[in-house]
Amino acid sequence: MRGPWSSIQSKLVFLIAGISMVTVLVGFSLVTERFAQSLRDSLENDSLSLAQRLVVDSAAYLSLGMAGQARDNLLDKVVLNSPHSLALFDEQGGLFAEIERGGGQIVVDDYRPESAVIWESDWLHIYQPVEDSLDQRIGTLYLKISLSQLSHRMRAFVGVLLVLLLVMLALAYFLARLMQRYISGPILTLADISRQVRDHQNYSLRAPVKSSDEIGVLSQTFNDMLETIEQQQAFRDKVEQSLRIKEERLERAVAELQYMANYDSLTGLPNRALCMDRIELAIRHASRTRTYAGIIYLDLDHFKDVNDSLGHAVGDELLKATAERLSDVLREEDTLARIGGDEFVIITTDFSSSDQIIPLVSKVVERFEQNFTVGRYSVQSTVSLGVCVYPDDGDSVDALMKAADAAMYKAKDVGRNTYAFFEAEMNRMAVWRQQLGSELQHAIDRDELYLVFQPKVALESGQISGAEVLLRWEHPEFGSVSPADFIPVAEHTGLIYRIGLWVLEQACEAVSRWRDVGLEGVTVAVNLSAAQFRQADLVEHIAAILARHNVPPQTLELEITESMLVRDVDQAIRMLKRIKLLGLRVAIDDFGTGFSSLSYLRKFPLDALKIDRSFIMDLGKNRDDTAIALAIISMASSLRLKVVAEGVETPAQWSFLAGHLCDEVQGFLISPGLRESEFISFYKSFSLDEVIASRNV
Ligand SMILES: Nc1nc2c(ncn2[C@@H]2O[C@H](COP(=O)(O)O[C@H]3[C@@H](O)[C@H](n4cnc5c(=O)[nH]c(N)nc54)O[C@@H]3COP(=O)(O)O)[C@@H](O)[C@H]2O)c(=O)[nH]1
Repeated sequence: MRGPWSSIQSKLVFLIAGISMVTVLVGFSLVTERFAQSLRDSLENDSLSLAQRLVVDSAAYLSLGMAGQARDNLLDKVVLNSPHSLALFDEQGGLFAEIERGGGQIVVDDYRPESAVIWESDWLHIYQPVEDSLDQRIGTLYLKISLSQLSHRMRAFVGVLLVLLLVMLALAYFLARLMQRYISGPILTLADISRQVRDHQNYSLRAPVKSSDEIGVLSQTFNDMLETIEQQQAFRDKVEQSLRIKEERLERAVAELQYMANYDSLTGLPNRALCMDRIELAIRHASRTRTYAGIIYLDLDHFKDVNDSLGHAVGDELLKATAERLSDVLREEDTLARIGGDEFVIITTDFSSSDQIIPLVSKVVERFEQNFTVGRYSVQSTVSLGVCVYPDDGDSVDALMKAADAAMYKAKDVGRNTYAFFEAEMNRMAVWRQQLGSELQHAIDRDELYLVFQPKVALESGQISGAEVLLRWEHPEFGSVSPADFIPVAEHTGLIYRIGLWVLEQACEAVSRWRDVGLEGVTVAVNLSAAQFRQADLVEHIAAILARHNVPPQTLELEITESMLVRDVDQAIRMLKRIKLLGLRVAIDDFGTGFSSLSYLRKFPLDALKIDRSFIMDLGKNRDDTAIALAIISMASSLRLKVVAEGVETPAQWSFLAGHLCDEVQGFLISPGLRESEFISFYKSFSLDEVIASRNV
């Protein structure tokens, strides 16, 4: 609350005016007092000297008793500029003569014998004894003077003084205002600016500096302070701004991380982690409501082929379209998650019996029978579904996921594009794969792996031209484990890199030993898995192995599949060029089962095509297989590639291939894979005619 005294301006005005008024009042009182005193003194002095003069003159009248003459000649002639009355008392105090001129009435009681000057509020009384020539008191002169004249003059004087006082006060006020403007003006400006700074936090304001006095110094200091605050504020703003940006970035990163931790970036569906949470919730819900929950594990059939042949971009689009198609089929309360490459999980709840899930899974299978349109491609992509039910098939997330996974494998086994419900037996296969994975880790160190060599025979010469290296695993407990079982597990666990290099090392070691026993020029073909083919330092590793065992590069052939080539054509060409630069040979294994076209094949630096066993099996019996085998031979010839038929088991197949200019054959007709020592003996004693003849028997 601002009162009249709250501003310096009013304080200054009141102070200056107040001081001026007090000073003037004191001064005026003193002057008035002084003036009154001087009037009184003057009156008293005049009256006394008059009285003294009259006393001398009146002695004769009193002595002679001439009262009338005393009044007329003496008293009546007295001149005094104040109204007065005069009297002469005789020796006994009797009134001898008197005259009244505005001085009031004189009575006998006024008599006093001695000399006296008496001041009353309205009167001045003067008594002077009258003496004769012998200094004997013969009477008393009495002067009674009215003070009205004096009062009148005093009032006039005070009136003038009051006017003067008012003028001086006005002057003082005016001066105060002037001084205030001069002194307090800059202070008020300073106060006003500081108020604006406080109210609006505007530190760019500055007070005007108009003088070098204390106020000027104060204004300058105030400005310096504002400057410092402004700089600090700017610095703080900058720091806050950068903090805000960092905070926002952090928040975004946290949100992104949270999203990434729970959602699949491609489809926007819950990922594996969130899927596990949702299954946990579904279990709790089903247990609380005594209902069934279904976990459906879904995998796209042949997705890898689509990815490999049409590229990752098409593969990604197919996955997104799959997510959309599945979402259309599901209820709002169901969960659809993508838990891996082409693997999805559906969590569905509130069933009163497990078979109520069948309509849903049938619908999903049906919906995937329609082709997808992805860009300019029409892609056929069916699904295999594994279904398990809580609480029948497991009571934990882990158990249910394993059960659904096992059921999905079953659906794949029975021909894909279908669904399978979990059966207890399925767990066995899942457990088996798990066991293989953990046992395989120690297989090399425990010396459980070894190689066999399956001979390849050149049809023209009838000689063994080389051998395909096949890996074998003899497990102390499981016995002989097929590479068809453990190679996928090795690929899945990443062990394939170590195992693959071990195979190459062993194969080259064998070739270098063969040289010593006279097997010159026999090539070895080693199977490469897709992961190995993508391994950046594969060529360096092979070069080191060849050098270590002093094996000529052209002795080593690498077998790769078509799908490895079409997955990323440019990368495949780069890798093949590096392999060829090293001097190795390259063959395409299982040729005819993939998606290669003649135009594709022309791009790759290859040496041989191996016709897949499935086309050889019914050669000469099945028209399609025969046509494909012949087409491959013809294509290989036009591309100047060597053609090898694998899985040749009968002399009829042999004769057919020999008659159609196939270059080499490989199969049980000649020999299965042989241990190294057996292979050396087989090679040394090999006679094509004898072998064919023995098979004909
Ligand atoms: N990446 C690697 N893969 C390897 C390696 N060793 C083997 N494999 C692959 O495992 C799959 C199964 O191999 P396997 O059980 O060894 O079977 C091979 C032959 O035994 C079999 N074969 C050969 N001739 C015949 C025949 O006349 N009839 C018949 N039924 N089977 C026969 O074929 C398999 C060789 O196939 P392929 O490689 O396609 O030429 C198999 O895919 C192997 O590639 C390895 O070290 N690394």
